[in-house]
Amino acid sequence: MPSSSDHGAVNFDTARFPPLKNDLYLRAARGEQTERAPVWCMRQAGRYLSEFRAIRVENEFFRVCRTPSLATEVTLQPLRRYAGLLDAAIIFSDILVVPQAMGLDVEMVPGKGPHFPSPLRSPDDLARLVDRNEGFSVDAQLDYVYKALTNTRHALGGQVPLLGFVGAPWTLMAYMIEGGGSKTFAAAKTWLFAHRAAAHELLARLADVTARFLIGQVRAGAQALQVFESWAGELGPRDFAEFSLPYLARIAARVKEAYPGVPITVFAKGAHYALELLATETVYDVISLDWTVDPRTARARVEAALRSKSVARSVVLQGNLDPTVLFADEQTIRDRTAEMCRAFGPTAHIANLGHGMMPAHDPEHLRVFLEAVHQSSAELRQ
Ligand SMILES: Cc1c2[nH]c(c1CCC(=O)O)Cc1[nH]c(c(CCC(=O)O)c1C)Cc1[nH]c(c(CCC(=O)O)c1C)Cc1[nH]c(c(C)c1CCC(=O)O)C2
Repeated sequence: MPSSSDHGAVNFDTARFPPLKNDLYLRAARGEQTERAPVWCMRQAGRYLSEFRAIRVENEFFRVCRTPSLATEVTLQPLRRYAGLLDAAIIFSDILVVPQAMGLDVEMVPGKGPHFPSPLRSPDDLARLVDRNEGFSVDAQLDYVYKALTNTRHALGGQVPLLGFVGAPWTLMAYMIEGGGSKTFAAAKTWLFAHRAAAHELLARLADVTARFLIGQVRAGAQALQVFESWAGELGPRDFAEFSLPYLARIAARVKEAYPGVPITVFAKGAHYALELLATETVYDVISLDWTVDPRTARARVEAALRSKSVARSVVLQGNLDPTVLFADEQTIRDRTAEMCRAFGPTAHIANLGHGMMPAHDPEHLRVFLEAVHQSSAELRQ
């Protein structure tokens, strides 16, 4: 595995990366007509793959993220296993590298997920965050992600585009206050209603750091970007409009200002109510849908919203097979994938699951899904 950028200076000169051979994802994300739908999967690198578990036995989770040669290896594992079937690679990292960079400790507890030993308890704790300190630099803190991206972009050899990502402000804030996953998000939501000004301050600081981080990721080699608002569904429409949307919009606007040609996707999980706002009030090229949204309805709502607000831009939809369909038999997976492709229609679709791969998934069932997308989406276009 090439690991030339593990040590020493990183070469940020994009012209020196290998030429891209498969640009299906990039063309589709820009709204161009493609011969079939591109396909990739959230969490395509992960514990459902034995080759990933083998690396993890020897290496703690964040060590993998922080070691460019390991991050590259793990990013490439699904590309190797599903040779010719995936149309994008997503850099191996985590959304929680941003709270770490802002000064909070985060551990990945096996079988439990992320754990913050000292989460934010009250607005006074904002003083513990280092992002407003003199000399703080997002780029310096997260340079290891940039090195991983640069190294991976070289190692990919132009097979498929490389995606960078961040967690969105509300989702990161929820982790930083809850200290991990949560059933009710009572602590984080208490800030929204009882400490509203502090909540907005934190969200704004997170938007600033994540926007800078995305821009740095492009400089380091990312060819497209995705913003994960995984806990959008915990907010109703009223609070999404106040606490999520403005920050999502700000991030996309800042990235577009720096890199107008780099496609950017938003995945606001559970925010079916927000489709119109995401289409008309932000500049995300792609809106990723979870499986609770019917693709035909989503398409009609997005198109109607763009028309009624006279917004002249195209919005591509991504998604959205229920990941648990991969627990079904192969014929069911094929049937449900064909149905999904028909529901999205023959244009402006990037195929994906409605959320990430799960540790219990059979890797061969993912192959069935990928092959079915290739076949069904090509048939639709004939
Ligand atoms: C909410 C969130 C997190 N991380 C992420 C999100 C947003 C997407 C989503 O909604 O799922 C994003 C993420 N996390 C990971 C990636 C890598 C790229 C990829 O998608 O393949 C990406 C894009 C690796 C990971 N991040 C994590 C793993 C598994 C941990 C391990 O290897 O032990 C992987 C492969 C750990 C993680 N990281 C996080 C959780 C909740 C967990 C534990 C859940 C679990 O155990 O599956 C936070």
